[in-house]
Amino acid sequence: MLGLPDGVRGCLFDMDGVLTRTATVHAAAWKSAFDEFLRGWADRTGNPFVPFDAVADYDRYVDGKKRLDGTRSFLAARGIALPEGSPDDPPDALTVHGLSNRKNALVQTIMDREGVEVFPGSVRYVQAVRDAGLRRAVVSSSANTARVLTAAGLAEIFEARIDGVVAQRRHLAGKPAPDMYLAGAEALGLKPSEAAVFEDALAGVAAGRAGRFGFVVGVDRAGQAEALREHGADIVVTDLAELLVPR
Ligand SMILES: O=P(O)(O)OC[C@H]1O[C@@H](O)[C@H](O)[C@@H](O)[C@@H]1O
Repeated sequence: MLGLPDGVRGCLFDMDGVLTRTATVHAAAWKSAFDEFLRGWADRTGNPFVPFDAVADYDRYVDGKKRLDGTRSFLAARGIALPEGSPDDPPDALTVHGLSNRKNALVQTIMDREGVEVFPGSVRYVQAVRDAGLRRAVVSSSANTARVLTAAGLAEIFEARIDGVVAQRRHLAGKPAPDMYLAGAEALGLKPSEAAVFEDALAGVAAGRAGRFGFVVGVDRAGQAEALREHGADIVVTDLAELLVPR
């Protein structure tokens, strides 16, 4: 009834774009932060201003990755090298940390203003997973995970949380490395082969494949089903509730 192979005893859910409609909030904040930076950079270097594409650049370079990794990966794609700076850099500092802090301030402003929406099909699915007696963890790169889960009313249903804050504390490599998902399985007392991964990001399904998990469900919120399969999804759905329908 859960659409999972026999032998799967627990589920590891990404959050942004899988449980909550917050991937678009992140994409908008990244666009705003990067575009302001790129405009200034174009003025400074005399090169044309090429804006951040909130779909193509987001999916390819920042979706699913830890905040600093997203900043580094997009800047590298544009051939821009900024100093790392330090975590308390102000949002206007021309450093990797400064730009990342700018993006985080924007995300938090949007979430405070608009609240957090869930995907109802995902909530139903997680409840069905709980009712079937399977273990449940959230594995998200976001350092805002606790706040988002609480705002969404989902904090209680998960038994473990591996997020951007935990990853930093425990020095876990970010997605597409499998380390955060492996930590999620371990927190639930499961072997990777006993856990299913649910992901909307290319970096996330790649982490599921790299960790040899029992099943990788790609959640296609952006018309990228083929790319999700290529990067590691065993199956692609557009809504988790599709898995509840007997096949
Ligand atoms: O900036 P945060 O809240 O720590 O989130 C980091 C990343 O978390 C991931 O879950 C999102 O897919 C990314 O878009 C986001 O940038």
